[in-house]
Amino acid sequence: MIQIHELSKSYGGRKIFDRVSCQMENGRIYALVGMNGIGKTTLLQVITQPECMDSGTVIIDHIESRSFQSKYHFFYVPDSKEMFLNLTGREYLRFITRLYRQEPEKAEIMQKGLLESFRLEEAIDTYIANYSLGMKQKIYMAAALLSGAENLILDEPFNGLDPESVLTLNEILAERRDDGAMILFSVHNLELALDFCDEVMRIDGEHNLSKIQ
Ligand SMILES: Nc1ncnc2c1ncn2[C@@H]1O[C@H](COP(=O)(O)OP(=O)(O)OP(=O)(O)O)[C@@H](O)[C@H]1O
Repeated sequence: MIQIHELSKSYGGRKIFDRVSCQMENGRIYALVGMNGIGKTTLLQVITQPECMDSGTVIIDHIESRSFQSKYHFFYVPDSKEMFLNLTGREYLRFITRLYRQEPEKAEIMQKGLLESFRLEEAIDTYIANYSLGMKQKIYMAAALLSGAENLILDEPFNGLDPESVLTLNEILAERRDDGAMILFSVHNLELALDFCDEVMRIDGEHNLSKIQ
């Protein structure tokens, strides 16, 4: 669960958010939509990186986001899909499961299933630097799921995925939702958002955040 209270953010005197509040519950998938440049990425950054906000409070599973302990309660896949390029897929996933203190045997079983679903088995011992955009998306999604974090915050997770992989990711995220996770993702394709998520949150021209579905 994520609660946002009175969040404000400006860049160089230009307001992106002015005292925005909202709450995102466990067991729900939220799509974040809005025009290019309106503030979707900024909102996800501010939720996950408290130093980015000007004022306000973000509470993650009842823990203030400025507290180190809150870091274990979410997994953030940012806009940039150029992370951990010097690790192989397998090394990266091992790193994440250890960082998030997941039980190794359980993680191994889950990893096997995810690699199969995402068709990443052959690439798993290759450096992430050599992955295509879609493969990078999938390895970061696999990491998000393996982390066991209850709040998944995903910036444009469907970018670069082929139609079959979009369906696979939809199914896997829906399973995590049904297991009790909160999933928040930004998306440009409103149709995709409406089809698959439980609630659509829109940032409008006045930079207000409202639920439209
Ligand atoms: N580091 C920064 N410094 C100054 N302005 C920034 C910075 N990052 C973002 N902005 C501005 O803040 C606004 C919101 O940007 P943001 O990337 O959050 O939009 P977005 O809704 O995610 O856009 P898109 O749909 O194109 O991905 C934009 O006008 C952008 O130019």
